[in-house]
Amino acid sequence: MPTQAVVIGVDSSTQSTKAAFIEAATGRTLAVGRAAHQVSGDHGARETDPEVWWNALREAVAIGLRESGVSASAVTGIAVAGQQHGLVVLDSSGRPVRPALLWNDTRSAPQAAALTEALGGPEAWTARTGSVPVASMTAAKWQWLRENEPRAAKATAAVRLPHDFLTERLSGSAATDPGDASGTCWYSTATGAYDPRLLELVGLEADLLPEVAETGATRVGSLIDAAAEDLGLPTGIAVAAGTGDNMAAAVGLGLGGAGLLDHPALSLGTSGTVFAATRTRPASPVLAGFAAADGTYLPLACTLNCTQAVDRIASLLGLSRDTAEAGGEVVLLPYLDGERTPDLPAASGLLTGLRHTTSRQQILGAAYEGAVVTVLRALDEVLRACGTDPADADVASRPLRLVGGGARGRYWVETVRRLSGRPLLIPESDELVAVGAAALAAAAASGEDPVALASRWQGGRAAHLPPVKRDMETWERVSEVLERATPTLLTR
Ligand SMILES: Nc1ncnc2c1ncn2[C@@H]1O[C@H](COP(=O)(O)OP(=O)(O)O)[C@@H](O)[C@H]1O
Ligand SMILES: O=C(CO)[C@@H](O)[C@H](O)COP(=O)(O)O
Repeated sequence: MPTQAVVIGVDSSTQSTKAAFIEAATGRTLAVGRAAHQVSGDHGARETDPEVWWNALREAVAIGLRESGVSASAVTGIAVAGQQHGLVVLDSSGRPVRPALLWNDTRSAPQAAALTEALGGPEAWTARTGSVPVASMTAAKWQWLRENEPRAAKATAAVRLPHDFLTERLSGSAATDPGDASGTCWYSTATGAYDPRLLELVGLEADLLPEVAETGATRVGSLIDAAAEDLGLPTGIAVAAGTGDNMAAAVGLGLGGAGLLDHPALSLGTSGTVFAATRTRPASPVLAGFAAADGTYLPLACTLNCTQAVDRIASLLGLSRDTAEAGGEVVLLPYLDGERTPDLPAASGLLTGLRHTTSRQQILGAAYEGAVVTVLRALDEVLRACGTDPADADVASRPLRLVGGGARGRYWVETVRRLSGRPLLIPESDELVAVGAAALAAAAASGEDPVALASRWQGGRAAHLPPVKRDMETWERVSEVLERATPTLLTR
């Protein structure tokens, strides 16, 4: 049984909570507890009761404790990395006023457009916050709540992001970090503080918001009695500020601001994200110019439809996910949730190119292709906005790091490989977000730098897949359908 200090890294993502128990000295994963979430809503709505996340965290920690065989007294710290952007509204006793509006809830698209306009257009927003309001951003969700549920907005005594909500339950401290705060569109990556002009624009009092800690590894408090009792952990262990899930994945990979642009990461989860940590502050309307958890930056682009959308299509077709075949003439844009990149919140899925000879397996393959081309086009935009030409032979031959649940899927890996033509790095760890959160917890407990720590843990250790010839024919077919269909996809 391990007697070494152990830290817990929590990934509270859209579909589930994972709690990774990591030996602080070596980075060895002792166990990962998992518990699923319910997401409800249709026609653009996506909501989860924050209490579901707390209960899932309790369950995941209990499983992790049991499966690792670790004595609770060995645990020295905990940190949460959460799905970004969600709007959590609490009453004066810290209870949710209503379920959280999640990052993939697109009902706030009209509010996002109105906010963009109100400040003078996209550039005015990127200059201040690094990002332009789209439906995902917290500011657009708060505006939606004010306009559609004014009583709930009025009853709100505290506004939190998903990971802040959990951190506060753990530590009693109202705290967030620059990474997750940068996804609100009311935090300025230029000043490193909430932007009073933007708070005024959305009618939000600054004292409803959590304090922004210096980094995600800042110790914001200690585990309070009530949480310790709920989780079966010792009172007083370190609680780090934590961060957004994508920021934590960057930490887990052991990649600080230098060099990640050479090795961009692609996360295949409910969302498809591409990100590349930099030391220069990104400010381009085509990407989300987030802060990273460690004081650097994380230019990122995010699609709404990745693994969950493709799984849904597989189940509609009555197929298991690995039975797909190349789509051939079929093109399927799996925009079941609307889309964020490109910004088509009202879009729905689009299928074209069917023949008498088309098989279900090809339709499923086309869904993978549609999701992958969409996220790789987003990667090209991020690279261009960071001053790198994606068509440059040297850039195009650099490896992509695949993370998220889809990186475990044979057909996802094959499709990304075929449509990118790049070498791939598949990290050995299945749970890099949770590992990144664990590094933040260990850093909060010991004072070490979290990225250096995760590098020492070798979080980025990965299998290397050499490139295959890029399938430009499919790339161009999907891209052409997307471009031609855009006017139709702009409306419901
Ligand atoms: N072995 C696998 N093959 C293909 N896909 C997988 C596999 N395991 C998990 N997934 C996919 O991973 C997704 C969950 O990934 P995850 O990164 O945890 O998502 P999220 O962070 O959005 O909750 C599921 O939608 C599922 O489709
Ligand atoms: O909105 C974004 C990034 O801006 C998403 O990436 C969310 O952070 C949710 O992530 P997953 O649950 O798909 O990991």
